Amino acid sequence: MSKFIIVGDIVSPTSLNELQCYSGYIQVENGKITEVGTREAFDIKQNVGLHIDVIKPEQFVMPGFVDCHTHAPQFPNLGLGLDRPLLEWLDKYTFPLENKYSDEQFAANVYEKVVKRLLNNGTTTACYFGSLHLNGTLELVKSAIQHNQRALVGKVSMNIQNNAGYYNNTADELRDVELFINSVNGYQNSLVEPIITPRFAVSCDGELMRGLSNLANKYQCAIQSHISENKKEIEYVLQIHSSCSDYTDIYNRCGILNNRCIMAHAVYLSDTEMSTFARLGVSVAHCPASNTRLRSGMCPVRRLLDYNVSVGLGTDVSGGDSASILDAMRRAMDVSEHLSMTQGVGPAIGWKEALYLATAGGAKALGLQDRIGTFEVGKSFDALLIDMAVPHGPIDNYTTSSAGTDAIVDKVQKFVYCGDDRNIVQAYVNGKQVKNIQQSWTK
Ligand SMILES: O=c1[nH]c(=O)c2nc[nH]c2[nH]1
Ligand SMILES: [Zn+2]
Repeated sequence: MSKFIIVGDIVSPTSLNELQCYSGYIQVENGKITEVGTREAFDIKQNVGLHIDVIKPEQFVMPGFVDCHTHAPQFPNLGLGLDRPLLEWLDKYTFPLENKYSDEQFAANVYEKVVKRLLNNGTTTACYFGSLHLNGTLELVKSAIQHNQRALVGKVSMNIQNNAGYYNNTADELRDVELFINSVNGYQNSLVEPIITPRFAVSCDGELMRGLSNLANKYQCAIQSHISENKKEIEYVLQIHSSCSDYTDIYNRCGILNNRCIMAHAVYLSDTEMSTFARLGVSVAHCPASNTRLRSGMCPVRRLLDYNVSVGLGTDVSGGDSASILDAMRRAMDVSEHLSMTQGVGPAIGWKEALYLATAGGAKALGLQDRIGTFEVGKSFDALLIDMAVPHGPIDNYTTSSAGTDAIVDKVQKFVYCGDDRNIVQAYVNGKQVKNIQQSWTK
């Protein structure tokens, strides 16, 4: 495999409070970062046998985006059907669409577009909900493998009846999930792994969730679900699980909550629930676009962070109306700002914090912090090359400095607030190029 060095402006959010920006180099061998250093160190080092890429002053390299929560089968509804609250929206638009993925060809066609769309948006790692269907969801696995995207893929589990007839009986469901895990592991692809995916406590009973927890333990899989997104949902699950003290208690009693569990939304968690999340190491996928579009509420991310809960960002298509983590960063900042202005939940998260949540924070939330998220020796090179001066791009250059470009930190800030997929000229996963702007990505 290739060995190369990228030289130029490097950006790496290492914690909520620290954004590294420097002129330097990253050396990559067989997909892994083998050296990182300053520009001065590069100028005096021996580089025999290495391909050297010196990037332009208007460019910088940053870690790839991590989408901690999205629904691949819902992409055909992206931008549609946002006129109902959660439970009605699921019944009217979402379950009928997801039910179509019994057709494997339909699934393959959609998932090909989904994976390409996300890579084009700079999402080098995605944590996907598939559908109820074993073979349909394996098409998503195949698409991620084919296009070299890092992914956690979940076959959705549901055993409670709904109007669309979109559910499974418990025994068949547990058998299918185990088959799914074995099939994904059978591909022996280091980038894609299965994730256990009970949809939420409205769609799964305790017996199914306990069975899924056993499978997660048996195969050492991560788990994902939804929690406390919408007030009616919370009311309903507490009614059917009347012996449980709160929503978190329902999942906890079924053995779902642990340090490889990521829960989407968490809009209405109590202080007790937040401290339980922190104590058990449960992460949250914050999905501001869908929380707004489905009128679910505003997630107090600052409070979760103050409780030391790991948080990443999710696009949550198609409750969310955008497949872009850049967009999710801005929506997260907006929601946080509104909470700060109206309810004193602050300070609002700033752009550097949003960038951390979109990269290293997301990696940590998915339990991938040893592999991706920052540029450190030993990690995989999952990265984006950002160009602030693309033709017909969204950002104009007004800089009058002798260098002709903004300071590194100003380039990054402008990209966070004003950039789009046109500025993401290249993307890499494990050292392999998965986007090159010269190619046409949308057929
Ligand atoms: O935003 C959401 N999208 C979904 O598909 C879903 N299922 C349960 N809860 C959900 N919330
Ligand atoms: Zn969701």
